Amino acid sequence: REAKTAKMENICAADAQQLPARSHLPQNPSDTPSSEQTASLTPPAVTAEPAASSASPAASKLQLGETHSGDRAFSSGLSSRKKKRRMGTYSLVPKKKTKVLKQRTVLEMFKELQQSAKSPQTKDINGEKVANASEEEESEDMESEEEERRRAHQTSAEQETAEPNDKVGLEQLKFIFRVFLIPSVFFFISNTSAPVVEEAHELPLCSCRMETPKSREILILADRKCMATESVDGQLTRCQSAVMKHEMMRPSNSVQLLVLCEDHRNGMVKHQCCPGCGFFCRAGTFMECQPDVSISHRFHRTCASVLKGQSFCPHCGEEVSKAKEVTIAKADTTSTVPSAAVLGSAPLCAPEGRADTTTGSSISLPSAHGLNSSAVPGSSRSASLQSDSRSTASPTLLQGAPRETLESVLVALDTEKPKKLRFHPKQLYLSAKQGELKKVVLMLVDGIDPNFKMESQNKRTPLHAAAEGGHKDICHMLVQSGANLDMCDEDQRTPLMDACENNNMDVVLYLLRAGASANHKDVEGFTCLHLAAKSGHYNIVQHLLSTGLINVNCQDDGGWTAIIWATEYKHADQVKLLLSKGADISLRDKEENICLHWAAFSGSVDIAELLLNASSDLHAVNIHGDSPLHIAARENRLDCVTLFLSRGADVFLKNREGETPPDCCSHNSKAWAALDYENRFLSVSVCLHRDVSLGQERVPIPCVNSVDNEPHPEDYKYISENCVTSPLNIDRNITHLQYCVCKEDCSSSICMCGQLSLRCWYDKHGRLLPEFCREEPPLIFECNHACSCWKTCRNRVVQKGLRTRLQLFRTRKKGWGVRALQDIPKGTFVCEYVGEIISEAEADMRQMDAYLFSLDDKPQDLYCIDARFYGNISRFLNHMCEPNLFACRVFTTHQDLRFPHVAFFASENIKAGEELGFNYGDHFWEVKSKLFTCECGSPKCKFSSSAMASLQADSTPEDQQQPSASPDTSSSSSPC
Ligand SMILES: C[S@@+](CC[C@H](N)C(=O)[O-])C[C@H]1O[C@@H](n2cnc3c(N)ncnc32)[C@H](O)[C@@H]1O
Repeated sequence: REAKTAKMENICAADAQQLPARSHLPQNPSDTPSSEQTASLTPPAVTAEPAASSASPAASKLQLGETHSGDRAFSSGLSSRKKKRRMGTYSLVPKKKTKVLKQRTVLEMFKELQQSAKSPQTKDINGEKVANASEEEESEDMESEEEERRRAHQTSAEQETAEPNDKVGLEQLKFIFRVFLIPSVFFFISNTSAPVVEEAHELPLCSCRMETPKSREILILADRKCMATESVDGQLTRCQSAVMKHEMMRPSNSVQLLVLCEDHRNGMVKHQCCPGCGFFCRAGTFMECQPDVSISHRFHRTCASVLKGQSFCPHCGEEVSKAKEVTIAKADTTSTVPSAAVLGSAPLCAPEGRADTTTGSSISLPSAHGLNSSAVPGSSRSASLQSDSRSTASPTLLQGAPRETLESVLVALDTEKPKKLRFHPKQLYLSAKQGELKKVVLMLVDGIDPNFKMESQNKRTPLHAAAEGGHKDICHMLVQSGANLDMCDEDQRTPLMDACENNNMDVVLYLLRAGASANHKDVEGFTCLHLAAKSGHYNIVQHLLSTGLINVNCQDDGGWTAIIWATEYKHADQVKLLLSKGADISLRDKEENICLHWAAFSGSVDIAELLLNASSDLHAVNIHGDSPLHIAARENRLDCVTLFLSRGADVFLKNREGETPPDCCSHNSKAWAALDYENRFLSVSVCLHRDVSLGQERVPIPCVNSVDNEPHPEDYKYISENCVTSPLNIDRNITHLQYCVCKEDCSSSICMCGQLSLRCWYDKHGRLLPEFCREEPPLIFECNHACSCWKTCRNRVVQKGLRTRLQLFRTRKKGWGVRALQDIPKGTFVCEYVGEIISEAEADMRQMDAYLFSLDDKPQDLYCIDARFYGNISRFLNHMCEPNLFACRVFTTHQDLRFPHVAFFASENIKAGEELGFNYGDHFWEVKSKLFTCECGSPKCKFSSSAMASLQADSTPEDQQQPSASPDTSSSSSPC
């Protein structure tokens, strides 16, 4: 196989150092199992021909047809361009369609090569013919070969008619991928189950001419020293010279990747490293296969590739019998190949601006690659050879049939390419951007530098363009042609970053698997993760994090993490994802903002809540002394202001300018209005506790005291749901529940499920309907777990718990009290009277009765709620003769009528700052008025000292022995 590009090989080897990036692929036919196909697309091979022409009959023949003035300049620096242009000399090769068509397809040749490796005619190492494979096997092979040809024929024919445009069809793509494949990217078409590729694995896989992108890890491991090992008759020596170029190489895919010094890189491309063991053969005794006068392949005898009992050169697959044993006394990096053969070497590829003879649009790629629909199935190798005038003319090409077939493919490729249109390297960038695969391939074949930088486009490369455009196939072509995966543009952005920013998942997956750096930072310190998080590309973020390569808390130059970017751009899902992946929300940016500051800035209340629930510090301040509340106030983010206030944010915190949050906003703004409420009710208060519920409620309940020195109450345990201290045997049998069969939302006031129905007393805001009787409130049955409706149904209010912002405050004459920190519309559920459910008998035994609430309106009530030892905020609600709350009995998860929830609803519109209270009932005052009088302050107070005095004055002596009955007979709101 190698000899097919014999001249090219030498040229390539010599030029590889100047053009290392291009040594990836198409240049080296031995790079892949399908190397002859690869080479068929490779400019160097084409270029090699005119280079050799000066010394060969074939060359003189070529010169006859072309009179390029640059023919003399072979050895000058310009020679490359001149000689490259001479690719046109192939126009001398008969161009008749029939001629070309008679040549075998690349696929056929590849199959032939496979066949030749397996052939029963193949000689063993001693030159003896080995035993024939079974006839059956042979016939199968032939059949499959025929089948392959037929398929290729059909496919190509179909595509020629079906796809005249630049879009390359699936089959063509598969073909291209197979052709360009190298083992390292084998995954790329693993699902194509291409039989050709599978077979190719059996052949040697020399990769001496390939580079793999640099790996920081390996470089560090190697201490930036050459990893080459010289083997001299079994004695190993490590080189350890300094490494100049960090891209890795290896002689085959069976040995580890190495960073090498320049000397060993030279040796590697000259096939001086044994693909079997990975050691260099530059001294001592080793085998040398010389498929062409200009090439030598070194390997150890024991490292020869063995296939079906035969041994082959692990570089090119040539039979070992043709190799000779060489002994070199001391390390010698020079090839044993006669130096004359190197003369006339043509450069590997064309530099920028090189002439291009393709149009890309007028020809079909498969044809160019020999997959022409008219290819004659079964055309023999010899026939093909004979059809190739240059092959017969050039003795160097006659050494093995596969070599000639490769030449013929080159002819086919070149012959079918129109010569008139020429591409500038910029076109590669543009075509990569447009997704013009065919053009890209042809330009790469013609040697346009895949790393060409577009000056006008921020020095971006074609790979940037393809990655940005989401053209994975083009990325693959470019990478295989030597495009540097991590090439940076002027902003230090890599192609992977462009793919991430543009949500091109396929390309991201491809580039990462090909080895692109995931942690690279651009000029602003952005990483791929930052870009994807900022742009809201959830899947990309998810994938990047799943690789384990990414630091989720990586900060850019502004100190911003991915979660800060996601927060600022309001990508709540990503924030959740990043939180779940360990994002640190306490990290500070360069101005010492934390993530919550950014949530406030953008007004992302959902994200702010997520962050607060993840224990974000509400009182963190940045270098300006601003808290998140300052920011939310300044940006007039009412939702965030409200949220922060409900979580106990400090309204009086001053920043470095001496501004409190209300000072930061306009006095017309909603944020200011919200903050002003706080101001009014907190300005002279001392905040004793941020949340007396200790986080048990959905909203915190701060405690303030502006009256005396009493600390916040601690003589009870805050609970958010009723508790028991002795068994009560509440009936929780689900089959005893009334339920509704609404499928979604009990949106009608009367649930019309048609079966057992639950009367819904709530409007769409969750407030009691106007017709709800406040004087004699009915029992409320909320939807429950036996219902068919959703949790979001309207008939579920009390069971959702406290949602109103309340404050525990010190009153002047009633001890502690509760007030609203927000406006509360009439009918709103405010809070539930929560405490310990005890029996009447138990209640009678308890000394303290100030916190007892009867659960029944009958005189012989059986159970009470005592909030003395266990209770919630309701235990601090004081009596009001003109109450703004009233109590209802509500059933939620059970319907045992003995144990209702006691829920307080607003009996009127309540303004923020107003104290909340309910009517304790006459019975309470009948007992307690002997001890103290009502301090509710209402002009209609019935139990104040003055009211009591006048009552006593008006009453008879008998009456005075018994406190008067209250006109308020509300039974539902009567503490024991
Ligand atoms: C359920 S507690 C209310 C919270 C109580 N203020 C505290 O500091 O714990 C009931 C007690 O509060 C006081 N109280 C409630 N309402 C009152 C009123 N209108 N006038 C005077 N005292 C009242 C009485 O001491 C009563 O026994």
